[in-house]
Amino acid sequence: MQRVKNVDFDEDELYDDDDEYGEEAEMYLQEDRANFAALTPVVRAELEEVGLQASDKEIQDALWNYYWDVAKAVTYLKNNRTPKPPQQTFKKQEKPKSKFDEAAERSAKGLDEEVGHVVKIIVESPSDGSEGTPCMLPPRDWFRDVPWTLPPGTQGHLVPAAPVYRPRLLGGSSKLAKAAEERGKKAATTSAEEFTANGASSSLDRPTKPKEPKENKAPSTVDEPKNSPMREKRKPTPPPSSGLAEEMPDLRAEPTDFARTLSARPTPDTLPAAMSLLNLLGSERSEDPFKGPSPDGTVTKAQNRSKGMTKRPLANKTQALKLDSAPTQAAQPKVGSRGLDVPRLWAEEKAKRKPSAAFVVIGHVDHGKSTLMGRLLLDVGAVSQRDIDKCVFGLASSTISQYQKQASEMGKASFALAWVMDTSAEERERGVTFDFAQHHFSTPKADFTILDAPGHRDFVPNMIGGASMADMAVLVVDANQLDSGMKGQTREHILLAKAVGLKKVVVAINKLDAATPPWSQQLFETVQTDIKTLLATSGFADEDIKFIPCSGLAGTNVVNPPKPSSPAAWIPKAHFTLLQALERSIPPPAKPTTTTAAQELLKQPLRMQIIDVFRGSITNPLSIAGRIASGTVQIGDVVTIQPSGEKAAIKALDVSDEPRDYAVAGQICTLHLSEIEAQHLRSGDVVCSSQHPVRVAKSCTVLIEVLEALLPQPVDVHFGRLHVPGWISQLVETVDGEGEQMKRRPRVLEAGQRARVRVGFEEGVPLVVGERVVLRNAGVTAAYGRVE
Ligand SMILES: Nc1nc2c(ncn2[C@@H]2O[C@H](COP(=O)(O)OP(=O)(O)OP(=O)(O)O)[C@@H](O)[C@H]2O)c(=O)[nH]1
Repeated sequence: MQRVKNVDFDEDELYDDDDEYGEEAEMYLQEDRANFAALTPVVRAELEEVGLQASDKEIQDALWNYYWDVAKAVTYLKNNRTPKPPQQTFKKQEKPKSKFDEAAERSAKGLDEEVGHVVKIIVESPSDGSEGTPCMLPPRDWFRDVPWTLPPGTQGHLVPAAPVYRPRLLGGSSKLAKAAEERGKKAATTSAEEFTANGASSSLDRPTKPKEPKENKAPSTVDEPKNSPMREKRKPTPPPSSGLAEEMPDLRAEPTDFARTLSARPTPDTLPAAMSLLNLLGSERSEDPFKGPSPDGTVTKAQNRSKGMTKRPLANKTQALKLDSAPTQAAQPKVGSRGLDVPRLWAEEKAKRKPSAAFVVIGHVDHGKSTLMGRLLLDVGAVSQRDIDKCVFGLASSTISQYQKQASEMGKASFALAWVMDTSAEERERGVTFDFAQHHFSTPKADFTILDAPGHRDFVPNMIGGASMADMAVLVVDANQLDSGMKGQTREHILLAKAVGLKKVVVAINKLDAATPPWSQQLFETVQTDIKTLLATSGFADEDIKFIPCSGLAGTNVVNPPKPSSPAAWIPKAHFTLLQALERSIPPPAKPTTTTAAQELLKQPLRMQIIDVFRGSITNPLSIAGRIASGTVQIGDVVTIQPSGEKAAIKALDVSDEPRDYAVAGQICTLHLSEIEAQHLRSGDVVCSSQHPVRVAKSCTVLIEVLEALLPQPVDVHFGRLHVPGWISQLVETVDGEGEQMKRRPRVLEAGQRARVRVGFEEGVPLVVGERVVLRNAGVTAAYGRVE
């Protein structure tokens, strides 16, 4: 098959043999096969209309690579078959011959007639096209009449350069390859827009606008005056003579105070005395040369003021250097604090509250996590069927032909439930979750927050961010694809769930509707045994695990148990529905008389890692979301953001999308901020109490469980949502189960060992003792532990 585009090759082929997409290529899903069966005749019919033929394989390749998009597949195949017009060759523009060229030509043709050391050359090129007058010249005069400014006919000119070739992703067979390409384009557009928006480009454009770009300009046709004066050659700089230095005035500036302080040379009497170190650090010396802003500083400050921004890291470092710098002025909240006694209120309202929990949905890519959560939200009534239909038909509304419309519906309809969770256009287009999504729902028994994590290995950092906010995990396993999951993210996600401290797991053995035979109890039991072993080796206790057979797409045993007449009738006899399992996994509420660890947490200083920074609404243009790790927060509080040290005021706050007056440890909340600029807030920063701000450190000691052999080496360090490059600077010791030293300064750490290591970071990181840490290396989780 002759290909216009190499659809067989893309960057995924650079992955290992056991790469999930490699395997997928071998085993199409039942749904894929159904799509092939339905769409192949459609594509063939379109091709036959224009008298073209293609084999089933070619059509299916095209459909696969264009995600069932009939129109794109047809266009691809048409292009592939239509003979290409002969490539346009640009006729090289005839360059007017120079006198040298003409002479060389004639010499080559043997026209030149050597007479002793005199050669006949053409010195004039008359405009009438007639041959110039031959004349005899001695060789030393050959170039006599060639002026510095060459006549127009012989001038060189710049021609537009050929566009720079940028390697692009080939084909379109990989979801990620396409996504990466899209992201690249989007980033380019955004940065271009930002560049224009902040005025940088406009200010650069202004002086150049009226001018035509020189490179694109054709050589001037207007003849320059023939006898244009020869440009005078610049005289060479005369060599320095020994006596000249004394005659010349000394143009050098006097050394600054700073330079003189550092210099060992004695200070001339005429100059002010050198500064002492105290002066440099800002004493009361009146003629302090560093007093007041520098000219550059004044300009930058004015520019930033006009844009309403200040540069955070610089401001911070400068403040740290200034010994006499005043403490950062506290943000003055427009909404005053009501001074609520939050721990007391929380305890009083306990009786009115339902139990609540946040669960992270984990598992290998495409095992049906988002679809299952979409189904759960639909069946508990948190979203309507109308909303879900809107997702599908909204997509198909702009389709051109009837075939296209059908294809879009067929190709995307199965993703409609997943779209409840995958809200970004890119995720919907690719059918892959990139970042974790949050949704709240309530049942008569409990309040839940779903954190739907991405399954693909490239998005593991986002999965860690989601898992670190959860109370428990829902592991989704495609019963028909157990092996791919075991090799891939089913295994890694289980380890990470353990690493971030989750104890309870509900395992949803999914897609049993697509099993052979459908709802095979035997298949369910085989998968259950394998997953149980994996969870046990990762340290999960048997009593903390619940197994649920289900189908998210069919909606069987998610909220509603199967009907007694269905092939899944064996389920209700031995298993809960997914919803029942979730409700039973929430820890029971403590007795009002006992002081729980959760209540103790409320009395500690506020700590909340920022998971997301966004524009909440017109009235709340700057909002952050996260889970409160300790302490409480209420409207009107002034909090500190670390590592920037900036202060912000809490203007309003929401818990489970409901406006509240306060929020406490354990709750996932949205804080609407004022008195702070967006650039001082990043995902991974920590919101903390202004009285007890969290420490910012460049290294820490971590007690780790080793999963992969480790040396002192670079590692990616994950603290929940924060992900920073770092390195293991020292293997301090290996320890036993009690944390007691076994071996001091080991040379290498092996999988299965516990050890204490020093970890360093390039930038200061807000650290809390006891915080969970994950160390990854080359995309693999190498260790996890806690900050000591
Ligand atoms: N037959 C069948 N197909 C399902 C079921 N659940 C999901 N699918 C299909 O599996 C594909 C992947 O579903 P998603 O929900 O996007 O999978 P995911 O695990 O969320 O994928 P990522 O978020 O990208 O990791 C879609 O085509 C779904 O329609 C199910 O219960 N039965």
